[in-house]
Amino acid sequence: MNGQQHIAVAIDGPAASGKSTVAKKLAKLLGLNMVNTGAMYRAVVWGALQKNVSPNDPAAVVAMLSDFDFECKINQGSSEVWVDGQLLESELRSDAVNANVSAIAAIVEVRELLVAKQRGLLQYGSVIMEGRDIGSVVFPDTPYKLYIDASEEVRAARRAADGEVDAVGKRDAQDSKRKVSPLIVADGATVIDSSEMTLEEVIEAAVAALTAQGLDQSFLDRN
Ligand SMILES: Nc1ncnc2c1ncn2[C@@H]1O[C@H](COP(=O)(O)OP(=O)(O)O)[C@@H](O)[C@H]1O
Ligand SMILES: Nc1ccn([C@H]2C[C@H](O)[C@@H](COP(=O)(O)OP(=O)(O)O)O2)c(=O)n1
Repeated sequence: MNGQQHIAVAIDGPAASGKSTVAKKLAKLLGLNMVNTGAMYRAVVWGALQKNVSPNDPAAVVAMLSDFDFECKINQGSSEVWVDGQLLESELRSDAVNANVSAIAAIVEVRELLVAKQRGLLQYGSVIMEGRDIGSVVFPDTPYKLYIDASEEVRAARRAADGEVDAVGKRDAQDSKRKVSPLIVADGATVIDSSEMTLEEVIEAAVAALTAQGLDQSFLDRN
C-alpha cells in the first residue's frame, strides 16, 4: 500500500469536529503514532508572524520557506513541531494563528513541503494522521479513512468552551473552497457525525468503521 508494512489511518474533517481528540484516543488504543497536521500549518503561520512575513502574501511566504528551520518529529507516540529550534505548543493556538492559518494553507508550496514531511513520518511506524487532506492527498491509497463531522453550531460551541477566538465557519469555507487540496470526504472514507455523540460513542463508531475497512485484528487486540 505505502511500499512499507506500516499502515496509515486518515482522519479528516472541519474545525473543532473532534479530530485530534479522537485521533489521540485511537492512537493509544491501536498503538499508532498520532500526527496532527494542522499543527504543521499553524507552525508555518507562527514562523511567518515572527519574521514579519504576511501570511496573505504568498510570494513572501514562499521566499521565507527557502531557509525555514522547520522540523516535525515523533516523540513518545505524538508529533511535535519545532521552528528555529523551539518546540511550539500553546503558541500554535493563538488567535492570530487561528485567523491566518487558512490563508497559509492555500499556498501550494507550503502544502508540498508539509505533505512530503507527513508522508516521511511513516518510516518511524504506523500512524493515525488528522487534518483536511489526509485521505484525499497525503495517503489516498490507505483503506483506513474516517471523516469526523459535526454541525457548525456544535463546533463553534466546542471551540468557545476551549476559550479560543476562532471563526470556525469562515475557516471551513476557506478550507473547503480553496483550489489546492480542499477539505472533502475522501473516496472510501466513513463519515461520523459527532454532533449528538459522546466522545466514547465516536470512538466506538470509529473502531467499528476501521474494522469494516479491514483493519487487522492485531491492532485491535493490543489493548
Ligand atoms: N463527541 C464529542 N462530544 C463533546 N465534545 C467533544 C467531542 N469530540 C471532541 N470534543 C471536544 O471538542 C473540542 C474540539 O475538539 P478537537 O479534537 O480539538 O477538534 P479538531 O481537532 O477537529 O479541531 C475539544 O474540547 C474536545 O474535547
Ligand atoms: N491537512 C491539513 C491540516 C490543516 N490544514 C489547515 C486548515 C485548517 O484551518 C488549519 C488548522 O488546522 P487544525 O487541524 O489545527 O484546525 P482545527 O484544530 O481543526 O481547528 O490548517 C490543512 O489545510 N490541511
